[in-house]
Amino acid sequence: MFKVLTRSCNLLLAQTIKHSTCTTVNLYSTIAAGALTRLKMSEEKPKIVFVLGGPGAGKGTQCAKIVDRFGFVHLSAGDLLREERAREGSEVGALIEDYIRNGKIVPVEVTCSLLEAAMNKSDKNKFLIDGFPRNQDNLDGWNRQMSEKVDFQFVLFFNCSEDVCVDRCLSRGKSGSGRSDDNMESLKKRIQTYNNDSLPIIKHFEELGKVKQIDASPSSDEVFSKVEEVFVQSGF
Ligand SMILES: Nc1ncnc2c1ncn2[C@@H]1O[C@H](COP(=O)(O)OP(=O)(O)OP(=O)(O)O)[C@@H](O)[C@H]1O
Ligand SMILES: O=c1ccn([C@@H]2O[C@H](COP(=O)(O)O)[C@@H](O)[C@H]2O)c(=O)[nH]1
Repeated sequence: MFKVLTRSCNLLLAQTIKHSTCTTVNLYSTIAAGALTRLKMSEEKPKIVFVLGGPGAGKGTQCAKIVDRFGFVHLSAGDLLREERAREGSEVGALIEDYIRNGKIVPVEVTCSLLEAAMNKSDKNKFLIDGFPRNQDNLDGWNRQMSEKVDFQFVLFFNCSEDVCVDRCLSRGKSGSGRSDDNMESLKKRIQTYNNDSLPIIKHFEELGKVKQIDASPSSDEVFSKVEEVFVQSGF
């Protein structure tokens, strides 16, 4: 089943890049149908928390703790893109690498289809979507394809100074992350993209009263104690 889904997903990704919006929507509907069937079968729509913050703010670190404590499934959009980039035969691998190295944001059709396929693969009903949506294209694409199928909870926003973010990413690079974007040149671009494209999305959710902001500068255990409060107060 998963192989079939992966193959379909690959086809979708390739065609998404090549074809018109209309074709994209049709193809996307085909892949989404599997997920929709699954969602219909379950009693409740899956609960979604978006996890946002600057590069290296500690989103992945905190998500791992939330998974342990609250039983969420962690879906990192960046990890899903890196997996797709590494997958043999991927028709969008080179495109993804170019976007990642240059700190640009991959077109939403690619990211959203990977997220939906990952949700569909899981039998759990609570998802942390880490590092997405990070621009208006992401948000619009998500709203078109997914917003009706999920029960959006809130944005968990890890606020962190640029200097701390840069230090953390450079240390991660030095400790052998193997990431092609944990270097100063890519980081400058990632931070620029974050300031120009991602902060307005966080502001949008803030205006809707949907942001839970956490200071991400202290130690990861201190940060998690605040995160824990947020989730408990939100009924998890
Ligand atoms: N509170 C913290 N204090 C010190 N170091 C931290 C803290 N949280 C995370 N780190 C470290 O900083 C680095 C980046 O953390 P992490 O990968 O969780 O960030 P991220 O926000 O997911 O990054 P990216 O957006 O680049 O994927 C890691 O090496 C991690 O161990
Ligand atoms: O929704 C997304 C998420 C990520 N990207 C690209 O991946 C890198 C790395 O993301 P991390 O969250 O830091 O792992 C990011 O700079 C983007 O280039 C994306 O395009 N869309």
